[in-house]
Amino acid sequence: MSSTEKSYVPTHAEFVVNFAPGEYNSGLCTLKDFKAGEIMALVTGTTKNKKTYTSVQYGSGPEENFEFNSDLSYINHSCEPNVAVDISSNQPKWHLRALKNINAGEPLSFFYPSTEWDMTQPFGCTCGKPSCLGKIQGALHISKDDLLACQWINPHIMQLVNLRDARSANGQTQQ
Ligand SMILES: C[S@@+](CC[C@H](N)C(=O)[O-])C[C@H]1O[C@@H](n2cnc3c(N)ncnc32)[C@H](O)[C@@H]1O
Repeated sequence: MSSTEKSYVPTHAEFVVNFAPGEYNSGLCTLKDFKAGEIMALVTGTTKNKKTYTSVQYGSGPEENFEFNSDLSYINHSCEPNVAVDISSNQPKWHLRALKNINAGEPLSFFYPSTEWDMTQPFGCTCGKPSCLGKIQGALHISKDDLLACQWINPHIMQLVNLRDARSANGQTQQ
């Protein structure tokens, strides 16, 4: 990511990046309260990109990825997230939605496999939640039951899950 703590200019008045020493230890926090179900921000200013550790997959094709180009890139993953990245509608309606009541000062998190099928940079999750899945590498590696237990999974991911499971039931290997 291009921003450093010294040169940091927030992109969203409601959010702030909490910079932490070390690689990938920073995250985004909210400066205001949100109620469950509330739209927290529209996702604007994105650009299409190849798959990277900051990109978000918006369709079933592996080349369908965008970059937030904003502080939203600092939202970490949690296995019990407080935010949905909802890209189920057309682009102008892409948004972040509160999955629960969120208080000012809380870190924001979304469930990365809700957008990502097969991640370019898997990692060992440190969310520490009871339902933590451990290694996070995309929905390809998660059972349909585990995904259905999540509060929000985007339709392109459920489409790929159904295809994977149908192929596997027919004895075909995953591409
Ligand atoms: C899009 S970046 C998020 C911001 C990142 N934490 C930073 O400081 O630049 C995604 C990367 O953050 C780290 N990350 C995000 N959520 C994590 C989690 N729950 N546990 C461990 N690492 C996480 C991983 O290294 C992941 O590849």
